Amino acid sequence: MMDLKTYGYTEIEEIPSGLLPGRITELRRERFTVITERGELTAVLKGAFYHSAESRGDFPCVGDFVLLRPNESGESLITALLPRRSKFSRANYSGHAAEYTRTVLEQVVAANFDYVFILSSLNKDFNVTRMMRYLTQARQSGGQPVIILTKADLTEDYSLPLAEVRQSMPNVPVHAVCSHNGLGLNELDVYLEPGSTVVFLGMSGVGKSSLLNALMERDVMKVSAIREEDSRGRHTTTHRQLFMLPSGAMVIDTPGMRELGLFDADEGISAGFNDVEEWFAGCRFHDCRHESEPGCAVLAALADGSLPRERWERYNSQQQENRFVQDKTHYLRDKDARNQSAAMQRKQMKKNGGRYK
Ligand SMILES: Nc1nc2c(ncn2[C@@H]2O[C@H](COP(=O)(O)OP(=O)(O)OP(=O)(O)O)[C@@H](O)[C@H]2O)c(=O)[nH]1
Ligand SMILES: [Zn+2]
Repeated sequence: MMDLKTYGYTEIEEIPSGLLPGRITELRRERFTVITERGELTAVLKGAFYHSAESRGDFPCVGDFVLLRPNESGESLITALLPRRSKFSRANYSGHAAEYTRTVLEQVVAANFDYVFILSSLNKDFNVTRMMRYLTQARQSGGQPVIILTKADLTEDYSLPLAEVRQSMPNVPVHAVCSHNGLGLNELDVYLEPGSTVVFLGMSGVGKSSLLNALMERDVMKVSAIREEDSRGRHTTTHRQLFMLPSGAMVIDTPGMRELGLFDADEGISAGFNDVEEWFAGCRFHDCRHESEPGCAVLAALADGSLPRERWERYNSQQQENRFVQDKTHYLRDKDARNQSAAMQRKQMKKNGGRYK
């Protein structure tokens, strides 16, 4: 019998009889792969999740600990989501017209990780401001941030960028590594303790896959051993989302987690609104809300037309969405729309008895 503690499980409450705790290692459409003490099981969500969940954020995701009613010969049933100690979410625009993005749904893309590795490469893309933006995201997630400077082989001397990071983010550990020649990787051992879980955050191309491979490759035998346990008989081709490293630590790598890093975090909301924000300095009260306050420079500028109303409204509507949503709006909205129409097509095809119409 496998001990779920290997997967970072800490017993929090008594498990009702007939139920089994497990950790979600993979999620495809509505189908979950859950590792339990009895091995890997395939599971679906109990209907109540769809009816009573207050938001999509209450839906289990990779890394979550759940309770399930096991069924070794078919689909097990996930009956409860156990409390999370950390999470990353993205906004999901499914089912929402562009004008209603204020009601975006939260979609959790990774849960219960201990460390957030913020990856940034030491090549020409090196950018401390961007790292600090990721740091804010990491801190909000509940995980402990660690800065990883990748591709150390590409610079002759990385002591300068290393010092720059230490000065800008004094309380955050920072390490320079090279996934190709292994330099610095042993410094990461302290985070990769058995049972601990890590997620990677960073722009596309910083070397997330390479680092994952480097950390996995130390003991390939163990990787294939994990696949052997797979009761569903899937072997090498499966793209896992929760990887067990030879060290006993885990790395969560979901498509949603990668999306978080896709966006250049340098793009802020107020960028491009300097002309609007300049007026704030003229308000009588420093905490002016620019609604009805006396001596409000914005209201005055709106009244005499020096600040076009349309411009002001645009600024406001942008402010209302949080920065996280802002950075990702267009990309995700398009993507969700595509997914949705694909899902509708499949549904339609089912209705037509397997034919496209
Ligand atoms: N020189 C050098 N190149 C590296 C290193 N790590 C990664 N690379 C290269 O950087 C490129 C991108 O690496 P990936 O590991 O695919 O980056 P990623 O972050 O997974 O990228 P996405 O899958 O797009 O998110 C590849 O060409 C790698 O060979 C390194 O340590 N040194
Ligand atoms: Zn004002």
